[in-house]
Amino acid sequence: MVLYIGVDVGGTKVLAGEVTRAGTVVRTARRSTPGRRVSVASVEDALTEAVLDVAAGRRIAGVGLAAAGFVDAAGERVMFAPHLPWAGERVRERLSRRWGAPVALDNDANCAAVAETAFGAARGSSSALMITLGTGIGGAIVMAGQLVRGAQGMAGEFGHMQVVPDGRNCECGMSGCWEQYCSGNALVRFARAHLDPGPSILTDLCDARPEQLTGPMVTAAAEQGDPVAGQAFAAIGEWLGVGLGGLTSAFDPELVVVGGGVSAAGDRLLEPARAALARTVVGAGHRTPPQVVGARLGPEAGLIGAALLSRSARWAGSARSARTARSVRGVQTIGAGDYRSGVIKPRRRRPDRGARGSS
Ligand SMILES: Nc1ncnc2c1ncn2[C@@H]1O[C@H](COP(=O)(O)OP(=O)(O)OP(=O)(O)O)[C@@H](O)[C@H]1O
Repeated sequence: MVLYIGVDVGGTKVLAGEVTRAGTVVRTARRSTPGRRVSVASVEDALTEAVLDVAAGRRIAGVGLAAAGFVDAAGERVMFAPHLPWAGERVRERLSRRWGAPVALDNDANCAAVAETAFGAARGSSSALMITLGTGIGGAIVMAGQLVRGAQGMAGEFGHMQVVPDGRNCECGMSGCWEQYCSGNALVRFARAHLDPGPSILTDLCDARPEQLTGPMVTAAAEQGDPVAGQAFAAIGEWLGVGLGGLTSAFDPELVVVGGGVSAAGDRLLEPARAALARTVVGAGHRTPPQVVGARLGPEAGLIGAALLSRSARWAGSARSARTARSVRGVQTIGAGDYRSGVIKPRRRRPDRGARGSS
C-alpha cells in the first residue's frame, strides 16, 4: 500500500499517523514536543522519529505537516509559532530533503477543518468555523465551501484576539489573548489554582502535586463528579462561548466544530459554550445561533487533514499543484468522488485554481 503520513505538530505533542485514502488512521506514533525554547533541530528530530516510527522501513510517498503556527501563503515556511521555535523557517523544503519524500505544509487548524469537511462533522456544511482547543487555540474559516486564508495565509488565528486588556501574558508576546483564558493550558491553570488542599478526586489523581496535574486528569475528575474539575470546565466553556459569540457576529457560520485535546470533554465543555454564545452574539434572540459540535475525527483531525493535503499535493507532483490543492474544495472533490471510487488523478478544474487565487 502506498504510504502517506500526516503529522500534527502541536505545542504539547507531535502525533504522526499513516492515513488511508478513505481518511482512516492505520497506525500512529507520538512524541512530546520538546518545547518552545529549545532548538529547531530538537523539534525536527522529534518529528523525524515519529515519521520513521510510522513508516517502519517502508518507502514514504508523501508527508503532510499540520503545524501549530502561522504558515505562509505558499505553504513553504512557518513564519511564527507561539508554542514552537520555528520563525520564518523553510520547514517544507528542509524536511522533504531530510526524509527523501515530498512534504506539504499547512496550519494545523486548517488541516483539521479540511479533514472535518471531507470526512467529519462539517461534511455538507458550506460555512463553518474550526476551533482547536489544545495547548492554545487554533482556528480556521470555511466560507462558501473554501478555506479563507487571508492576504498572507494567516487568517483564523482567533486564539490571539485580545479579550482582556492588559490581561495575562501570552506566549505570542502580547497579553490578554483569548487562549490565555480558554485552552488546555488555561484549563490546567484553573484546576491547579483551585485544587482542594484536602482529599478530592482531582487531588488523588495528581497525588496532591498540582504541578503533575494534566488536562486529561481534569476531564476524568469531572466525569467522577469532582467539583473543582466541574468548575474548570464551566469557566473554560464560558470563555469559549463568549469568544464564539464574537466570531459568530463576525462570520455568521452555520456550524462551529471544536477539536483539539480539550474537546475530549464533549458536552461538559460545549454546553456552557453554547449557552454563552447564544447570550453574547449580536442580535441574540433575533437569530439562530450556529450549531456547536465536537470534532468527529477527534484529536486525529489535524493529521488526517495533513495526510489528505500530501495526497493532493502528489497529484501532479509540482509545487504549483501542491499549492492549488491547499483548498477545502479540492479535498472535498476527492473525498466525495474520486476517493470513494478509489481513483486519484489530477483535477485541473477551475475551482482549485480559484481557491488559491483568492488568497
Ligand atoms: N482529554 C483531555 N481533557 C482535557 N484536556 C486535555 C485532554 N487532552 C489534552 N488536553 C490538554 O490540551 C493541551 C494539549 O492539547 P493537544 O493534545 O491538542 O496538543 P497539541 O496538538 O500539542 O496542542 P496545540 O495544537 O494547541 O499546540 C494540554 O494542555 C492538555 O492538558
